[in-house]
Amino acid sequence: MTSFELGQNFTVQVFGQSHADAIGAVVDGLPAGKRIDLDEVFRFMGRRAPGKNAFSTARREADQPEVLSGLIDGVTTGAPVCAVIRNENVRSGDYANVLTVPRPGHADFPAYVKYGGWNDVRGGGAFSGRMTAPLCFAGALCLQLLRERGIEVFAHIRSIAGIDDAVPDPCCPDLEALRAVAQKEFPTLSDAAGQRMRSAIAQAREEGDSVGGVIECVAVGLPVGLGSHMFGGVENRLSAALFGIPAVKGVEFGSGFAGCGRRGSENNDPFRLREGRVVTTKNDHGGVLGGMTSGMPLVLRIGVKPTPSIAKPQQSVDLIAMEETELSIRGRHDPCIVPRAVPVAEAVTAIVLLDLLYDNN
Ligand SMILES: Cc1cc2nc3c(=O)[nH]c(=O)nc-3n(C[C@H](O)[C@H](O)[C@H](O)COP(=O)(O)O)c2cc1C
Ligand SMILES: C=C(O[C@@H]1CC(C(=O)O)=C[C@@H](OP(=O)(O)O)[C@H]1O)C(=O)O
Repeated sequence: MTSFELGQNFTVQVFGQSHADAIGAVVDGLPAGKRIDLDEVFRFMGRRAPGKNAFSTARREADQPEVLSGLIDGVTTGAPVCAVIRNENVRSGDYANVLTVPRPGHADFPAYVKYGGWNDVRGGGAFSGRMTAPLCFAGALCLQLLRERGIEVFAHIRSIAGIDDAVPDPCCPDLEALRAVAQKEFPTLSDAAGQRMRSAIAQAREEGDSVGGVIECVAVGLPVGLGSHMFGGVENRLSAALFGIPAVKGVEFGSGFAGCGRRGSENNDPFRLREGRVVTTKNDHGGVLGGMTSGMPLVLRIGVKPTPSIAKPQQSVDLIAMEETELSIRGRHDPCIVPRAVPVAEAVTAIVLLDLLYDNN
C-alpha cells in the first residue's frame, strides 16, 4: 500500500499535485450495480471547492470531476471508478521564493531534504490541501452507499479561534439541523456563532495571519460491532485516515481528552433498555467501545491547525546559501482551513465506515 492509498476491502487511491495538470482518484473494489447520483457528488465537492468566498483561498477552481471509467449511465460496473479533476487556475510564479526557503509550518523543509529538492512546492504539490478534492469525490460515492444502509455522516465547525458552535446531542442528534448545515456556506449549527467565527477569520486575514479550529463529525445508523481488537479498531482506522487530511493535528472520540480527567463513575455511560434495544443514557464513549461500534452515534473531532502560509514576514533559512533569512510568502491562501475541511471530514469518515462495513462481507 502506498501513502496515497486508503482502505482495506476497497481502496481509494489519490493522484496528482496542486499545480500539475490534474488531480484525481481511483476507487477500486466497490460493488457492481450501485446507482450513483453524480449531481449529488458534484454538489458535495462544491462544498469544499476553493475560491468561493472571503474565508477561502482566492484560487478559483470548478472542481468538476470527469469520470473516466467504472460507471455506465451512473451505475457502478465493478471496475475501478477513475475521476480526474483539472487544475485550471494555478499561479506557480507565487512559489519562486519558497523553492529553497522553506515555509514555516508547511511540508517544504522535510520534503526538500527527503526528495533532494525535486519535490513540487507549487500550491503545496502532493502535500496540498487540494488533494482533498479527490478524497471528496470518493467520499461522496461512499456516503451514497452508506445511506442505502441507513447510515448518515455529518460534520460541522465545532470551533474556530476559540469561538464555539452549538453542540449536537451526542445520544440523539437533531438530524434535520445537521442536514441543514451541509446546505450552508459557513457550516455551523448556530448562525450567530458562525458570524463571530467569520469575523475572527476576517481579522486574522487582515493582519496577514491565519486561524485554526476543530471539526466535529457525527455518524448515525451504525450497527453494533464494527471494528475489531487492538490495531483493527474503529478509532485506529478512522484516525489513520483522518490524519491524512493536511493540517489535521489531533483526533478525539467522545469525551476524548476532557474525559480522561474525570472519574470512571462520571465518564462511564450506563446501559439501559429502550424498546428492546441496549442503549447508553449518555454518550461520552462517542459510539466506540473496545475498538468496536456500540450502536450509539459515532462522535469524533479533528483539530485543524492555522494555515501555515501567512502574509506576515517569517523567519526561515535559505537552504542553498545556508543563511538565515526573512521570508515573505506570496500567493492565495486560506486564512482558515476549517470551513472547507468540513466536507473532507465527512468524506474520509464515510470511506472508512464503508470499508469497516465490508469487513464482514
Ligand atoms: C482544504 C485545505 C486547504 C488548505 N489550504 C492551505 C493554504 O491555502 N495554504 C497553506 O499553506 N496550507 C493549506 N492547507 C494545509 C497544508 O496543506 C498543510 O498544512 C501542509 O501540507 C503541511 O502538512 P501538516 O500541516 O499536516 O503538517 C490546506 C489544507 C486543507 C485540508
Ligand atoms: C487549491 C486548493 O487549496 C490550495 C491548498 C494549498 C496548500 O498548501 O495546501 C495552497 C493553496 O494553493 P495555491 O497557492 O495554488 O492557491 C490553496 O489554494 C484547494 O483546496 O483546492
